[in-house]
Parts: sequence; C-alpha cells; structure tokens
Amino acid sequence: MFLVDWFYGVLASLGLWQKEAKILFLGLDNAGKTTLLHMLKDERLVQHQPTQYPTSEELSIGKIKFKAFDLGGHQIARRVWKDYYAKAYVGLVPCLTRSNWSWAKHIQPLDKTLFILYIGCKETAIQMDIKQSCWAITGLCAVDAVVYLVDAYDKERFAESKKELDALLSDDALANVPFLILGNKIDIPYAASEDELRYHLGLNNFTTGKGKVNLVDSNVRPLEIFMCSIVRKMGYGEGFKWVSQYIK
Ligand SMILES: Nc1nc2c(ncn2[C@@H]2O[C@H](COP(=O)(O)OP(=O)(O)OP(=O)(O)O)[C@@H](O)[C@H]2O)c(=O)[nH]1
Ligand SMILES: [Mg+2]
Repeated sequence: MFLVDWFYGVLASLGLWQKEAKILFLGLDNAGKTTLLHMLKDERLVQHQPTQYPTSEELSIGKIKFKAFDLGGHQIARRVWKDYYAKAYVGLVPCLTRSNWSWAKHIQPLDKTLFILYIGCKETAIQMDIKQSCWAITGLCAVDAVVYLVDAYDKERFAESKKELDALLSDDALANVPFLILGNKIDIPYAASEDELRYHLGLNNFTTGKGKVNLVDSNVRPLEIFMCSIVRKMGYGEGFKWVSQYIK
C-alpha cells in the first residue's frame, strides 16, 4: 500500500496520474535518458551502461498507466527510433481475409466475423490491401509525447543533437506530438543556459511557451525547453508537468 501511495504521488506530482501515456525518451547517447527513466521509476540514481537495446517500463498500478520507452542514443540505436513512433493502424477486417493480413503484428478477435487489427510501420502494405477491402482503417499516432534529452554540457555535440531533433520534428508521423526538450546536466559548471541551447538547437521561433498555453485550435505543436539536472532531481518535474497538459 505504501508503494501504491508513493507511486501515485510521484505520477500525480508530474501531472501524469490517470493518463495512459506512451512517452518516448530520445536523444543522443550519454544525454541521460536511462538515468531519467530510473529516477522516475524508483527515485534512485543508478550508473548505467550505454543502452544497447530499447527498453520500456510499463508501470500500471490501479488506474495509473504510464509507459516510457528508453531507446539507446548511439548511431545504430537511432535507426530503430522510427519503429517506436511510426503510426499504428487500427481497423476492423472481415475474418475471411485474415490470411491476407499475415504481416499484421497483432490481430485480436472481436467476434466470429470481425477482428481488430493493430499494426505498426506497414503503411504500404495497408494501402494495397485497403483497395481489396471496404473496411476503413485509420492511422493513430503511436506516441503521446517525446522527451528529447540534450547534454547541456557537451556543446560540441549540439549540432549532432540538432540534426537528430530536426529529423524527428519534420517527420509526419510525429506531426502533432508534443516535444519536451530537456537540457540536462546543468549541475556541471559552464553547461549551456536555456537561451544558448534554444539558439543552438534552432528553436528560437518554435518554443510555444511555458505554463498553461492553450494550443488546441492552433494546429501548433507544443514544444518547450526545460533545463534540468537529473542527478540533483531538479528541473524535469516542471517539464513533465508542462507536457502533461498536452497529453490527451
Ligand atoms: N553531471 C550529470 N551527469 C548526468 C546527469 N544525468 C545523467 N548523467 C550521467 O550521464 C551519463 C549517461 O547517462 P545515461 O542515462 O546512461 O545516458 P543515455 O542517454 O541513456 O545514453 P545511451 O544509453 O548511450 O543512449 C551517466 O554517466 C550519467 O550518470 C546529470 O543530471 N548530471
Ligand atoms: Mg541509456
């Protein structure tokens, strides 16, 4: 019971209570993604090896669901980022065609004649099959938010970090997904300031404002920078609170 209360408290304080959020932790290697995940999970500071394989923490207690995906940041790991945010497709198909849908990742029977289909990253195949089927298939965005970490001390890698961030921001599959940019490691002297980071990431005209900013009718993607130090447990809480207002 103590655990439940404690965990409820952590999520509630981050504004994520009762939200079924799927959140991706992205950013270059060494930015602090795994450190953050474990700090959120059990408030412990653990020294980690560089992440080789994507990991996820699905935390579900009572009504609370919060799934965080920690994808490694090194060059090879970056290639799989897209697999985690490509649109998932959900639709109903007649069971007779089931054999044609072998590429579907997961088919869940609804009743004897209908199935619900869950697919990721198979846009081309879906479009081909749609022609033979009168059933509507809709694309759903696979993630609710991206937390993009940048090592604010490692100024030499800002350009590399910007390049990866730009690729994410211009990807259609993430078109309306809120981005929380965390400038981490501000406990180290001479780490970049928020203004410096905003400038180097080319976000001067793209941040949408802290606090409560209603963007519902504006078609503008919520995006903000929050500076933090995960080891000092500071800064990221404000960021999560900010992003939670945009998670439906
Ligand atoms: N000074 C300082 N170091 C930090 C902070 N957060 C993380 N680190 C250190 O940064 C290093 C990398 O942290 P990780 O969490 O493993 O980084 P990562 O983003 O998961 O890296 P990959 O798994 O390689 O993608 C570790 O040595 C952490 O202890 C922080 O707030 N301040
Ligand atoms: Mg890691």
